[in-house]
Amino acid sequence: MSYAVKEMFLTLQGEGVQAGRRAVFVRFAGCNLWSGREQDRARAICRFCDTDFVGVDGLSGGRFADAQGLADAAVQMWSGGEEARFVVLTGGEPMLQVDDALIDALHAAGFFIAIESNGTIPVHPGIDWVCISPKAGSEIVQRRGNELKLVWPQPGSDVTAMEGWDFAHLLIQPLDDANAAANQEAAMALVMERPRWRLSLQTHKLLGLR
Ligand SMILES: C[S@@+](CC[C@H](N)C(=O)[O-])C[C@H]1O[C@@H](n2cnc3c(N)ncnc32)[C@H](O)[C@@H]1O
Ligand SMILES: Nc1nc2[nH]cc(C(=O)O)c2c(=O)[nH]1
Ligand code: SF4
Ligand SMILES: [Mg+2]
Repeated sequence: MSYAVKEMFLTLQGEGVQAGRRAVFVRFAGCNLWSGREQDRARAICRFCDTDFVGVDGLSGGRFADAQGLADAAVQMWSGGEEARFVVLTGGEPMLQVDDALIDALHAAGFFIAIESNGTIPVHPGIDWVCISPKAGSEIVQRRGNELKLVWPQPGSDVTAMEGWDFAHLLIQPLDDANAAANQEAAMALVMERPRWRLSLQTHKLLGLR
């Protein structure tokens, strides 16, 4: 299979339990919950997306003809030794494109593979770290993984039901929009009420990283 990649970059993982780790991000083009066009945002299932995932025109983006080519590009982007190689597959919705060949090629290159997914498509079983971020109004089929990262506030989310899903870590991430300060307060209040949850900040934004 070929892969449409919006952009690829080396940074620190900004969010979740793996925050602070040196990471290659592979941002796949396209999502099943929003077209990515501003004129469609108001009627999309997911309306708060902070990311441009349309096309393959970002820095180090492109169409990769095969898994080996994409894994080679990730190794080049890592630009370090063979130790602790860490890749984050995101998007857009990465599970629209991730397949056996890509997981095998990235593992052969020595990567620990993390994914950021909206949970509407079962994630590939070979992935080493699964982060699911549910969106109200979508059906979540992937109810197990390493971390559940709920953007907050999200009217229509059943937090109690999510506590029954099979995740090692439950995270609340303040919605980054025009009401960011109030959203942070709401997220902190939820953690104070439900101590199984903890706060995830988008630290890359605080630090001025990508
Ligand atoms: C851009 S999404 C791509 C991966 C996948 N489609 C998903 O939604 O999980 C990456 C992460 O950013 C989060 N996110 C997107 N927009 C956000 C916003 N405005 N504020 C806070 N987090 C946001 C998503 O919930 C997800 O955890
Ligand atoms: N530094 C950094 N960390 C991130 N963690 C999840 C991100 C994403 O957009 O999936 C992201 C991102 O875009 N940048
Ligand atoms: S599901 Fe993820 S990539 Fe798709 S629109 Fe929502 S936040 Fe953005
Ligand atoms: Mg992001």
